[in-house]
Amino acid sequence: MAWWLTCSKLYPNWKARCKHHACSKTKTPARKRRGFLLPAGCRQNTHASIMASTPPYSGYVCVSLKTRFQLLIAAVLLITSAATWAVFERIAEGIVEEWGLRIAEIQVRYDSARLLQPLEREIALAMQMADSTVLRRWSRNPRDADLLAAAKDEMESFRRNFRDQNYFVALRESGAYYHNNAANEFVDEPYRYSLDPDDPDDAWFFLLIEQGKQFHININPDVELGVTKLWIDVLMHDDNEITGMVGTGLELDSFLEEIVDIGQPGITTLFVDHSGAIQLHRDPDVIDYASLVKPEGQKNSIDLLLDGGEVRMRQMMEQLRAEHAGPEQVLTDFVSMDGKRHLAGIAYLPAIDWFEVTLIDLDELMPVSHFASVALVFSLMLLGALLIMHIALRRLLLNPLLALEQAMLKVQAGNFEAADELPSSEGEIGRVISHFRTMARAIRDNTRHLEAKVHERTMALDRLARHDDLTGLFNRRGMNELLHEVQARCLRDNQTYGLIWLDLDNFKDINDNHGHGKGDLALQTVATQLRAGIRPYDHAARWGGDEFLVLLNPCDRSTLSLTAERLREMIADASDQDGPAFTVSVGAYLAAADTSLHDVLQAADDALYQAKEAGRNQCSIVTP
Ligand SMILES: Nc1nc2c(ncn2[C@@H]2O[C@H](COP(=O)(O)OP(=O)(O)OP(=O)(O)O)[C@@H](O)[C@H]2O)c(=O)[nH]1
Repeated sequence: MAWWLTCSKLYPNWKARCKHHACSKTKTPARKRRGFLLPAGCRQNTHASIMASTPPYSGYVCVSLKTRFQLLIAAVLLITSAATWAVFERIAEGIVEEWGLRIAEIQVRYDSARLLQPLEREIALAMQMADSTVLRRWSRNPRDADLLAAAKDEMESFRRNFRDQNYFVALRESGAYYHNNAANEFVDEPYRYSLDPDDPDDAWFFLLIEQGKQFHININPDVELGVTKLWIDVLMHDDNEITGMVGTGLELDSFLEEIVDIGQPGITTLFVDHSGAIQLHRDPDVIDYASLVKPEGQKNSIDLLLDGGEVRMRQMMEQLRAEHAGPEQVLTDFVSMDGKRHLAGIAYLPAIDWFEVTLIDLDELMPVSHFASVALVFSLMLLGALLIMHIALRRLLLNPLLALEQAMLKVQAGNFEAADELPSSEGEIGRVISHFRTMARAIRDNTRHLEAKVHERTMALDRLARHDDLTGLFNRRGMNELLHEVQARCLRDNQTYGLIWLDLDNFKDINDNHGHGKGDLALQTVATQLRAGIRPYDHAARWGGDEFLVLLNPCDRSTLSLTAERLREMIADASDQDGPAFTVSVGAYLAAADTSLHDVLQAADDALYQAKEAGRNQCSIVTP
């Protein structure tokens, strides 16, 4: 439509000029020359003739086949590139996600193992300590000096074996809290203070005893000692009665550094307890310290880290606990953190009742842009393929078509040789060119034949127009032209010319008495005698009816009178031979070149009149 509007705008009268075919119906502009398309069924020559006579076509702006191919290829390139990029992005995302799932599973298992390895050893050691006979007996009689001394040795023995070389022992009955650290500061006096049931900072101890859990791990600041550690708490029993609690503390910073803060951008590792409270995280500020004694709702839980997918995270935690899954079983799903999509992997660590959570930012770990070089190579290959296609199209189709069109225009202008100059081509285009050559030759031969015929006919018509049908002599028109030519020549050469006017005497009587046929015969006899009686370069004509003119050039008085007399005699003699006898009266005039033809004819006619008046069958010669 836009095409039609453009063409119509530029050439509003186009429809009126090209109304012999379906163009106006289809609203498709015909192509006059390069860049214009002829609608199907539109005859080229008709268009060509119409368009050749319509100069406005030269300003007609239409899109050539070549340009349209280029636009088509550009469009194909754009669409294909966009589609390729979309598909590529989807595939790349799929690869990254699939790869991310594997990474998440591996990372979760790896982090779980790294945490459990040191912890399990410490827990086992703490359990051994809680099971120590020496300590259990002492816990019953804490004031017994011998038992205390043995207990001190036992505690020191365990302290040296703990990773961070510290221990604590808290007795239930007295609340006495014993501790020595890696610096061995309190070896002689391990009693540090007494736990107070009314002090919130000591609530953990009384709560754990109340819950009766065999062991517990939590991150807890020790206000009295001024340290924050990952504490392993194990209940001490004697005769099925809880007598106290033993354990050790692991230095949090080094623990976070070794286990949690793996220094890999895009990967966040954290551990949460069974309630979802964050226990280990590279950012100490988000750790939920002393989770044990905090009521639900006040904890720094994993929900606070996420801004999408919290429910799913809880579901996975419940599922793992319900299935009593081990650390090797990993669940994964997508959640949102800091407004970005993260892949979450989670495993349950039943040994410590914690969960290991790994959050992977796939965009940071493996951006899809890493695949851009692949897309670039693909796009370049696509571009190359389209370029090759374009070059092939130009070579195989557009260039031969262009050459064919130019040859058509030349043939249309009459240069038939242009068809033979067309370069050879193969396939369909080659066959079209071959047919066009044959057609051009046929048109050329036909045109030449027609031109010869026309020339022949023109000559015949020309002869008919200037000659008398009955006698074969020039007619009045022919003689008039000769008179003008001779007069002009005589004027140029300063010569005179002679004009003889002959008229049959009483010709009417011949017709009336002997028939019209005899009359015609008499006219032909006169013509024959005139042809025979003049010089080769003189002219004779039937002026009309029974009147004849003879034009003599060059001519003088003598030639004029001799010729006039000779002709009169020849005609008179010839009339006796076949048919009725007849004579002619002759008026002759020697004309000067500058006398008008009208006056010359009038003078010759006057001379003829005199001959008639003088009794007919005579010559009257007039000279100026
Ligand atoms: N057979 C024949 N007769 C013609 C032709 N053209 C004219 N005529 C006749 O020629 C005659 C001419 O007569 P006029 O010139 O008037 O007179 P005329 O009988 O010749 O007498 P004068 O000229 O006075 O001697 C007419 O009767 C015409 O019909 C023709 O082509 N064939």
